[in-house]
Amino acid sequence: MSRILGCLELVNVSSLKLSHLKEVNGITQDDLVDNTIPIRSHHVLKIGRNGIETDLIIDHPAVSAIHCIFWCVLFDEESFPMCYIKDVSLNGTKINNVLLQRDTSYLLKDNDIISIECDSGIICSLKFIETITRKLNVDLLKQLNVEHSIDDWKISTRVVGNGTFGHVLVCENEKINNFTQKHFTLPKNYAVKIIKLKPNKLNKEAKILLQLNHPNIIKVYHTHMDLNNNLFIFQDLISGGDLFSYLAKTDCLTAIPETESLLIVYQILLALRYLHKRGVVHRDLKLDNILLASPEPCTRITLADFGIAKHLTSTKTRMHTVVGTPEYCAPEVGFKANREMYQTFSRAATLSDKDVGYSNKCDLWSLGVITHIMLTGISPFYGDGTEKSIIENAMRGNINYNIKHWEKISSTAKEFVKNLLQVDVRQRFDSNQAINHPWIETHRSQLDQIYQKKILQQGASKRPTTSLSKTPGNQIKPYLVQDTNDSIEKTKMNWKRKLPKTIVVSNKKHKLNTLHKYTNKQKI
Ligand SMILES: Nc1ncnc2c1ncn2[C@@H]1O[C@H](COP(=O)(O)OP(=O)(O)OP(=O)(O)O)[C@@H](O)[C@H]1O
Repeated sequence: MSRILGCLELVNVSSLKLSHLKEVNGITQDDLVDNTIPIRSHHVLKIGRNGIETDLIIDHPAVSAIHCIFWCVLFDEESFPMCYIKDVSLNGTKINNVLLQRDTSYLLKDNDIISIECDSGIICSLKFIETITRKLNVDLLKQLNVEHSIDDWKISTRVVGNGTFGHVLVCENEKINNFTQKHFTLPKNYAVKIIKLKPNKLNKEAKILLQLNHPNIIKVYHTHMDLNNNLFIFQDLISGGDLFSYLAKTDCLTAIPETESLLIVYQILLALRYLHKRGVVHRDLKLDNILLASPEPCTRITLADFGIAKHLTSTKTRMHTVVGTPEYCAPEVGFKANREMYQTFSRAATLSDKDVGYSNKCDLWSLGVITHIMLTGISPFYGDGTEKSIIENAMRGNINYNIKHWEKISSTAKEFVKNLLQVDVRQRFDSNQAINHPWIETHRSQLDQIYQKKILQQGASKRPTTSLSKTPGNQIKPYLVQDTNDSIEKTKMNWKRKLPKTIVVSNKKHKLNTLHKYTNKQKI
């Protein structure tokens, strides 16, 4: 059952414009009577002109088919509900009178005002309201004995997520915000992972992450160790939640379409190929450590949590430490371990036979498990859920591809999974072989196109220009993000609209005077 995690309150909407708001997809008339629109867990709320795809229709020509979207991520009950907005429109959306960068997620704060405007004024304006207010986690910062401010970073009390080793909190960096004023008109939020290290313990996670630079790997900006052995890893805030939450829309995991799975697998493989080439093995690949830019298909994914990653000094180096999460863990990682230790399998049992060990192919096994879950909704070796049964099932490696969950899946996808879930490591694909498998290879050009044009552009895309805006002497220019400090002022001045080409305004029997104004201006 979805929960209401945030609310949008309609403000400053004249009765005439209010009549343009229609109820669909779970938004009841009561919500509108109250002037509030709920943002629910596991649901992307869409606002726009398109009556089929949007939850809230604003029937106005200056509004894009889908204008902006909202969603909320809640990691667990101790975490803060993180509500985001993303503008995907031609004409833009403003937050507190500042234009949002297109295709970039913005973390909403209580009382933020979201507005969609046109030349003649506000079309619709909404106030964001936090419905779940957590007791500020000042206690957490006190418990950790952590400062609120480290170098240029300001750590907030909003907890994004909690792991076995660390807490992840929202933070800001004024210096980066000023420096990147060219590209961001609103302050950008970051995340900081705070890990309490044992005295004299090396900060391996930070050391590995600082060397990496890949679009599908979490970007780390700065690390810091304080006098209390707290390690701070300042990184990008990834706004779409993790893949586990994305698949767990109900009480159980649900499969996603094969094409969507393929795009996610492709991105993970690009990251793995990059890591393995540099001698880095992740060793804890699982749904929880794969983060999404937004909870939608065709989004950028990011590998996170390098807490037990290993940097190998040579390609022949093998690892001997039993680490990882049983459900995703390759059989060779633990089978030589002392049985007793293996029962309490988790992070730090050491293999007895130093000559055997395992290689970076353990990541490919984990990817096999992840792919299996995405395609079927089933975790392949789960059994009765006990560690014993998971380990025994993985050791046998038996997967029944004849069950109904595989019926609609292509044979190449099945082959791909089979090649990753090979108990015999020598038979298992490495990252290069996996990326060259026909499941990926036959779609490679489309995947690359989507990757280049859509995935990598997220957060960097400009509003598209139309032929109209290119006409010499035409006064209507596309909006461009301003590059000076007085961007807010200039933003106001450059607030220009373009009608989407598909709309034929003259055929619509709009009564609004403002619309006639558009029709005159926009002869498309
Ligand atoms: N940069 C980030 N942006 C957004 N959310 C994040 C980020 N880093 C971590 N999270 C969230 O916080 C959770 C915990 O973080 P992380 O996995 O790094 O901690 P951990 O202690 O290493 O966890 P684990 O128990 O899996 O080892 C993640 O599952 C994810 O949902």
